[in-house]
Amino acid sequence: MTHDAEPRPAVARRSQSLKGAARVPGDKSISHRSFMFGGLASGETRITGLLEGEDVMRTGAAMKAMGARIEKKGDEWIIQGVGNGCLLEPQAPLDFGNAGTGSRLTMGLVGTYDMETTFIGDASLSGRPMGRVLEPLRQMGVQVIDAAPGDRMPLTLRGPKHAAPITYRVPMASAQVKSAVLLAGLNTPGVTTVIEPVMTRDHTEKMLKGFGANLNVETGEQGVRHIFIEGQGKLSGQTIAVPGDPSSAGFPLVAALIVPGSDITIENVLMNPTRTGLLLTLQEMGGDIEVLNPRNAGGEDVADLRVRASDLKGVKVPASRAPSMIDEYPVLAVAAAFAEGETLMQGLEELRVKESDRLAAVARGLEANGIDCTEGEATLAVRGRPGGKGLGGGTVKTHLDHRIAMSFLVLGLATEKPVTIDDANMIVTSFPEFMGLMETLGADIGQPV
Ligand SMILES: O=C(O)C1=C[C@@H](OP(=O)(O)O)[C@@H](O)[C@H](O)C1
Ligand SMILES: C=C(OP(=O)(O)O)C(=O)O
Repeated sequence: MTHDAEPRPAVARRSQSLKGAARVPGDKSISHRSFMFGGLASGETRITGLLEGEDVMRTGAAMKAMGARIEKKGDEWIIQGVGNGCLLEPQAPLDFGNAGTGSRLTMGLVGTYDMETTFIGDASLSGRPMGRVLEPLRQMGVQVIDAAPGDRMPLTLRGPKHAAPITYRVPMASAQVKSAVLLAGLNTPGVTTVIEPVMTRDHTEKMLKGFGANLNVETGEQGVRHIFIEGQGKLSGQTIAVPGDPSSAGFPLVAALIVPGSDITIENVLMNPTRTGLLLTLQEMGGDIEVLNPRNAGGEDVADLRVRASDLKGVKVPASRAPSMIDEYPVLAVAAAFAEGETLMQGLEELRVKESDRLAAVARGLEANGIDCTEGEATLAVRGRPGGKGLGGGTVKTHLDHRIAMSFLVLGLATEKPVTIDDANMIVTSFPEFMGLMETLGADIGQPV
């Protein structure tokens, strides 16, 4: 998709009960890292189950521009990596489209190389703060030779002849910042240390170890993690099966809870404990979600989720849970709109710097559809109306944000009146199969008339 594609509105209408089984696409975080680490490691990496969303494809294109060979054969992606320390200077700016993860992790990956790399993206990505990654990179000797005001993209990095290892305490709960520093450490002599006061998704640590990096984690008092990575070691190609994305699973999951009579199964969902906050919260709200066939696949826990329509009640979601469900708050707010009583979500400051200001975008979208809510600085309170009577009828501004788009389409499946979103284009960044999958389950989503 080009950055200036015409907006494509969509509408969701109250649906019959959702039924059937479905598989959501591969996890986005693991897919980005599979392309990155496979492109960097020596030898061949083979990937199945990769998310072929636009964000991930941009990461693949960036790795190709820096020397990796990437092709698809049948269901498998096959990568010939360059070898750690051997990325080539890209001949043109790297365009990351809408992807925070792709751009921030790649800044870490290439920042310490003695070469120039320019990062560009769409209007949403160009508005997001990059200083959180540039700050530790500067400490390692990386020069930011050009950037838009406020350390934003477009920006150009120039690495030093020899990067300096650092010890860096991540100041906000961010797996992207943690990962960027660890990846910069890969091309730096000595040991780079990341201190993570609040644990975030650990895919970088687990996968780098799998690729052969010398990486160790010590967990101290109150769960503070010290992650040590020794630079300039060898990484070797791996075989990876990417499990289903729990963030994408959140959409059919909430839809089945709120559409009366529904009974669906979502298969092969990643159950890494750093990603299961939504599941836990929905279960606390009274959601009938059965975890079936729990198993281990390629080093990650996965399971099938059977979900039946449920009477939900409001709960208080503690701030400490935010890292394990950070991308799921928009769809949780939709579930809360049908719950008895108030749902209070706390610790939401990071939602302000996602593809949109998600806290504001969710609050405005709920209000436009008659749902009573209060937006605080870092909190959202939603007072639900079980049955959805009188709700809906609004048009939601999506602000180039895929999760806002999908969440509000889910809302419209159970409100009395239809819900329209101003643009469905961005859904392809993380869940290209969304419309088809929801339709297969029985959801009524289409073009506005
Ligand atoms: O590391 C990752 O793969 C991600 C980390 C999170 O971002 P932050 O690090 O900004 O919290 C999350 O919102 C994003 O969708 C994916
Ligand atoms: C925040 C998200 O992604 P990113 O930061 O990679 O753009 C998301 O997918 O919800």
